[in-house]
Amino acid sequence: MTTYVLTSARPYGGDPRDVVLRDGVVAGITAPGAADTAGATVVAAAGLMLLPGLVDLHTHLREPGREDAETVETGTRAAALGGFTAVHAMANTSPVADTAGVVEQVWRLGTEAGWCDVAPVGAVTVGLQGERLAELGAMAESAARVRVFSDDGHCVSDAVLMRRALEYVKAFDGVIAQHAQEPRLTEGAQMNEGALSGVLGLKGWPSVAEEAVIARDILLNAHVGSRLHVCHVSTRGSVEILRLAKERGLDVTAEVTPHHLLLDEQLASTYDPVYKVNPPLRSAEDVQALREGVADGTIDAIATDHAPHATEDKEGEWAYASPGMLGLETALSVAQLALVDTGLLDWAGLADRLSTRPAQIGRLEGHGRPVAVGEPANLVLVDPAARRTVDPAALASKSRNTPYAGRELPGRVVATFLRGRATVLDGVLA
Ligand SMILES: NC(=O)N[C@@H](CC(=O)O)C(=O)O
Ligand SMILES: [Zn+2]
Ligand SMILES: [Zn+2]
Repeated sequence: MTTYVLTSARPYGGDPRDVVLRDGVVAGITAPGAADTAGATVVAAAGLMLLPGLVDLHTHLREPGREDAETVETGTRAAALGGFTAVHAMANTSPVADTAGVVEQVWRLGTEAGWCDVAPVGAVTVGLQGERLAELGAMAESAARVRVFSDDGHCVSDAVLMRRALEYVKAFDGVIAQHAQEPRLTEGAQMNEGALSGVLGLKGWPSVAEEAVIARDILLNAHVGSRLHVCHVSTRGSVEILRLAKERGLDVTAEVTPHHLLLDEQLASTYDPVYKVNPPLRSAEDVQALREGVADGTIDAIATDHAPHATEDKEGEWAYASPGMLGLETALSVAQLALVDTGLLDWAGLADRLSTRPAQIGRLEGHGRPVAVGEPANLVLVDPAARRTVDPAALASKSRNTPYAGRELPGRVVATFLRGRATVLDGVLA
């Protein structure tokens, strides 16, 4: 196996160091110029940030069932190019990942592809129908070792089922990741509810439909003493509820997507369905509150909600388009733009929200570990000074529904290492 020496890299944006990767681990960290490069492949890393490999809590890989939109192979290529060394694959596939058989299939496809680790998410309820619990225990005990369970795309809105799910996963230290959306308050909803939805004539998705479920779940979870995670929070009110819960020491974690940290509802006025997503893009005030929530740690993780859709599902009239946007290949750039370049977070903070904490929430061993000698060499090298214009046709994802087409974004993933093996080098798949 190749030994790599990353010369003059800046771990967490700190002082330059030479970092040696050998036999799958970080074998040495020395002053610049002090590492032995004999027989090693040298990666010139002056000016580059070295971070733990990114971990996504929320990726849609679409396999099985919608291989025309994405496969485990194409989605994990996109993940590696985005700097990820592990992704959680959501359960809303066809068939739904609600049995040990399906989660093992997805896990195996990930292992065979080899671009990053794939941790399948198990469905909470059979067929995402919200009626009876799926075989959570069997999925936890399977080869896929599922720890995150979610009906994502659907809300577990039945309080009794939600309570049972929270109780059930305690046995194996699992977590319920809730797609917080009160279904009765969002029937036919198309965009954020507010003055603009009235002007555009699109049915509104009110903030309270998210916030009411989060508040209920926090209370339910406190009652049963389990682990609750909230998917893609999108409103100022959600941040305030989470902040209050954390002040009270309650065991709840939350994620926000890169797009909710950068884009706002004004984009709906284009009627271009590339901006249609669930939860919807919110107000500029919500965007600011979400950024502050990440900065002060109220929001634990940035998760992509990478949601590839085939062209025929994403083009045409807004009301009929599927919600969702690509995220894996632009997440780090968007996070840099929204949080680092604005001075809200430093690179160490970004590594915490994009790697350390998501790995902890998902209980992924070997990921989100410190950049330190003896640790698994799951790493990403980023050039923060680079700029690039997003070209949908150049993405590794099988789908093209990026909201950043033609936009210039800061930062570029130069290299990604999975247990010491380069999956990306010089910005291309290795
Ligand atoms: N985010 C989306 O708009 N869509 C997701 C489902 C989801 O995350 O709720 C999808 O599966 O396409
Ligand atoms: Zn969702
Ligand atoms: Zn999702």
